[in-house]
Amino acid sequence: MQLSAGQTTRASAFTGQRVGVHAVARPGAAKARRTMPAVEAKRVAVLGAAGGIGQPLSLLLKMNKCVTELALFDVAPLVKGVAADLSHCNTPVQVSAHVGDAELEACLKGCELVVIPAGVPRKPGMTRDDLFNINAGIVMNLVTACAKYCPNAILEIISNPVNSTVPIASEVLKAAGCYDPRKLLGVTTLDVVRANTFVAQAKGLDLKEVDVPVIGGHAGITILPLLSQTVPSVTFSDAERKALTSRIQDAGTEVVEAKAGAGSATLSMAYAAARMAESTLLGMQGEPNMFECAFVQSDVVPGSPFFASRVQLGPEGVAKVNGLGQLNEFEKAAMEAMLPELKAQIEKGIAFAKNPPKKE
Ligand SMILES: NC(=O)c1ccc[n+]([C@@H]2O[C@H](COP(=O)([O-])OP(=O)(O)OC[C@H]3O[C@@H](n4cnc5c(N)ncnc54)[C@H](O)[C@@H]3O)[C@@H](O)[C@H]2O)c1
Ligand SMILES: O=C(O)C[C@H](O)C(=O)O
Repeated sequence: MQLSAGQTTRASAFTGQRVGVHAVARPGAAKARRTMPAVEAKRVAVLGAAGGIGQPLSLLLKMNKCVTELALFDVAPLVKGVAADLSHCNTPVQVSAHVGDAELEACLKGCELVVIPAGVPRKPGMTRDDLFNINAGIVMNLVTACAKYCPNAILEIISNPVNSTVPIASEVLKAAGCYDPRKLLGVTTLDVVRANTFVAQAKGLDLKEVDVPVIGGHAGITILPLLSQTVPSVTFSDAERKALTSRIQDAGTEVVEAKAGAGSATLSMAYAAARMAESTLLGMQGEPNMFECAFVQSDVVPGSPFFASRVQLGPEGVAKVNGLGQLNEFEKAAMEAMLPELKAQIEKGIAFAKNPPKKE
């Protein structure tokens, strides 16, 4: 693969997929990776662990060498069975199960990373925003518990609508006095995973070598793949660019329709979240070249307090939010078109958190 100046790369420990590109050139990087720092104790929680994403994600985390303890939480008692099942895998990660709000403290105490896929998924005909009424309250409740029991943990939010649930989480953490923008990330890795797959297929490239940054948010036109910045460098006709962009934006709906009422993407999402968690954990361990796209507090785009772009992951979470680089005319127009929608979804989340509906 051709890397331009200033780029390096590393392969995921369990998938072989290239992660963490566009890093600063680092002579001897490959050697440094083979002598990575010894694994530190890392307790990771999955909230919503009995669900379609939660189960395969928990399996992938049980296989992750950066994890020492895996705390599984759900409102569904099935989580006990999931933990019992996983505990038979002969990897060293210690698994525990926690059911219902009364066990949130036991789950979250000591956690350094909390991944949240709790909530309802879409059915055909729904938008992600249609999930707001149920999932906003679920995320608010869980993040309130994180603020109380693991205020220094990094939180990675999968629950939709991500464009609103991440702002909700930020307001909850602010109200609790423990908001650190470096430690709150909306997981948009699936958009990158899809973009990489579709571009590799369309262009006959090696899947492991392709990296397409995806910016904006995680819903419809707010998902914007920067095809012009694809690594390795490739050219697209106008028709190819339009078709690929639409397919990446609508890929979630493609899965929702194929599952015909039985849920949305779970396996590819678990894969994407496991990649995000691995990059985060390696960044926490001091691995310097960990880069992922994520929906984070950002001043990259004026007027949008949260925005997905490539971030560098470090010991405290987000070490640096990268700029967008050079956009072509198609991408500039798509950016302009998405912004009103993205800002409205962010504001909706903030308004909900500032004035939540009264509990009956
Ligand atoms: N960010 C992304 O790219 C992305 C991708 C796919 C799905 N999603 C979203 O992830 C969420 C979960 O999807 P899924 O397919 O796993 O759904 P699912 O229904 O299969 O699983 C959700 C789990 O959450 C649990 N749950 C519900 N309320 C809870 C609470 N208060 N505390 C803890 N657990 C709770 C349920 O019991 C269930 O086990 C959905 O909102 C979906 O839209 C996001
Ligand atoms: O499409 C959905 O509702 C789930 C998720 O956001 C996805 O992109 O697959």
